[in-house]
Amino acid sequence: MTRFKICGLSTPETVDAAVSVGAFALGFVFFPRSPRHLSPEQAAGLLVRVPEGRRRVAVLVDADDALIDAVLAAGIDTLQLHGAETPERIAAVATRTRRPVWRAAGVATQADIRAAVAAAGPAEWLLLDAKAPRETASGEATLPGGNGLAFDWRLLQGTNIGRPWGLGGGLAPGNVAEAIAAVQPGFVDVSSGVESRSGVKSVEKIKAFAAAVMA
Ligand SMILES: O=C(O)c1ccccc1N[C@@H]1O[C@H](COP(=O)(O)O)[C@@H](O)[C@H]1O
Repeated sequence: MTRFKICGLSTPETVDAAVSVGAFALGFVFFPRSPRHLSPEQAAGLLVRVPEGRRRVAVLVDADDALIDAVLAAGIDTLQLHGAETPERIAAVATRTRRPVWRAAGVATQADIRAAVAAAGPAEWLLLDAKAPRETASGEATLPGGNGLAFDWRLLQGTNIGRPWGLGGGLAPGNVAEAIAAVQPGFVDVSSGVESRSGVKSVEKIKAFAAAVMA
């Protein structure tokens, strides 16, 4: 079965739901502009609910060492770098923390995929997400991820990534089975697609997503 990560969790009920449906990884966002943003202190109260054997993933955007140390102290065990981190920065974070680091990269073209593979450094997983639009219709800057947007998965067909990779961006209970069948990622990652509104996770949608992955 394809592994799945539920990302942007912020309540005990939805953490428990992600655990009980079998998510291999649970994601917590530490990025103030996100509607899913948590402080390390808030996250600590949720992370104690995650049993051994599941990944506790921090989603970070160009985080400094102080924030990285704070999330690790809160109970995070895996660092998902979702900003403009260079391969050198990815390597430095991995070396300094001795924790698994995942590299998330935005994709709109095949050139983006090649660039993402080349720049992933020592990342344990490369997470391919949709490239974020530059700004919303009202002129606000968008988030680097968590926008509920998919890229054209056909860009991946016939492409040898050559390293462990996962698929994110715009996945939901209604399309995740199609995505898995189309490109066979090592894992799938969802945030907006299991929400009832922006930043609010739905237990029912988490269950539906897991059922669709397992089907
Ligand atoms: O979820 C966020 O708010 C977020 C903020 C900043 C960087 C990344 C973020 N989320 C990541 O984006 C993917 C895709 O999200 P979606 O399913 O399209 O909404 C998500 O899985 C997170 O890893």
